Amino acid sequence: MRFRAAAVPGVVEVLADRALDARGAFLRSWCATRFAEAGIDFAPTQASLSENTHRHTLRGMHWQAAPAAEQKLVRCVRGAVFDVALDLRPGGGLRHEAVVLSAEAGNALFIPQGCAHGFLTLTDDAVVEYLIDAPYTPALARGARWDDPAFAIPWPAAPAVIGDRDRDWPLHG
Ligand SMILES: Cc1cn([C@H]2C[C@H](O)[C@@H](COP(=O)(O)OP(=O)(O)O[C@H]3O[C@@H](C)C(=O)[C@@H](O)[C@H]3O)O2)c(=O)[nH]c1=O
Repeated sequence: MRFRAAAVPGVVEVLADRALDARGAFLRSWCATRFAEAGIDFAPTQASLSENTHRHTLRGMHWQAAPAAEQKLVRCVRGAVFDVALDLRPGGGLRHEAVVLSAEAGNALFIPQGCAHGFLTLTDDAVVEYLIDAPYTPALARGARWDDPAFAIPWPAAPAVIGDRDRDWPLHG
């Protein structure tokens, strides 16, 4: 397990070290000790799976407001996704970090509080796993438009599948 600090403060790509043998591979997907050593204060309390049937399905951009603001570790366990953390913190400049997460690479993205998160699937049947440190609180769910020009996120394709809520979030500001 290795860590790559992104340009957006607090956003970290977690890189896998796979142990390969004749049976397949083994990799550590989460480690309290290694995260603490890397200076990441994260104690997940929930794990969730997001199953996506079609390539170019878009979910995002989402966050939860205080007091249910969350941190999450996002991993693609089947297929691949274009994953985005967007800095909505004061002074954050609406900068983003975009990373292709794939089951093949075994990488993951850590999203701190104050950042919105979203992804576009790059394959059919992509499955995304989250580790999250705050309870799901629908009343505090917030969102922003994936294609807001103020964010200038370089999505690799337009969404073929998107929920009504995500299509209709207001533009920022
Ligand atoms: C997020 C979530 C949803 N649900 C339920 C509510 C609803 O019936 C169904 C689908 O919920 P949503 O439409 O909110 O799912 P989705 O749009 O996939 O929401 C997720 O999007 C990505 C981008 C994130 O970053 C996640 O934190 C989360 O916000 O699942 C839970 O029970 N627990 C949860 O933690």
